[in-house]
Amino acid sequence: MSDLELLKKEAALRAVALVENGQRVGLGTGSTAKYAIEELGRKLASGELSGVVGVSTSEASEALAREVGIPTEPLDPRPLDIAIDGADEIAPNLDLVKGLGGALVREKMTEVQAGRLIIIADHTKLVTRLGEKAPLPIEILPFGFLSTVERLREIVPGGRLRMNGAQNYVTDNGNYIFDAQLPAEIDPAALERQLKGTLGVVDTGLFLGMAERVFVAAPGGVQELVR
Ligand SMILES: O=C[C@H](O)[C@H](O)[C@H](O)COP(=O)(O)O
Repeated sequence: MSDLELLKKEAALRAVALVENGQRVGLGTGSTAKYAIEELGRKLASGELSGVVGVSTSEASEALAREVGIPTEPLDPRPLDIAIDGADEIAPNLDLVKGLGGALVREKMTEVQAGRLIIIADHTKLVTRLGEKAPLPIEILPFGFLSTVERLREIVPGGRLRMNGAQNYVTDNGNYIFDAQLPAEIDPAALERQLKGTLGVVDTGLFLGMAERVFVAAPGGVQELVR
């Protein structure tokens, strides 16, 4: 395992240390969240934790949770105590871009119900403004998707439909993703309102005002950022 992977794992361990017995936990998606799911499974198997139930944010996380022995339930209206997930960009105020792994809608639906959203990521995800390094994933309905893309291009001129080889990339929800290149000057909250008001858009990878803290895997060790 590379040094950075070891640090990502350490960041995940710090996040899982916040989980308490009997809690309902949102299980994130991606290469960093994977370490958190494995650690949660390990703690349940060893008896360090008990009574924890997971709510998965993707089919991949659900499969991993089952593999490591975490009991899971589908999302329902009850609140979650905590959710642990990765991110693609983290702004200084802990606003996030998520969804490069395609799980943005289930992640947002799950994490908005969590009392605490804990993010784990390596230091390359820190940015001074959202859109600086990564595109903004926007999940759109397959029906009339070219019309939706045209509407989106009027709002964010740069970007393209995500592909999986020669086919359109398909999310766990059966939808497509438009990866938008954000201009330098954006008001994230205004953009979110505008994008979500666009016909054919399901949701965006903007997670604004949601993260409580971030454990950042950096060469000098894991740093903790708090909103
Ligand atoms: O859709 C995917 C999620 O938002 C991931 O949490 C995000 O892409 C970060 O993934 P990773 O930890 O693999 O960089």
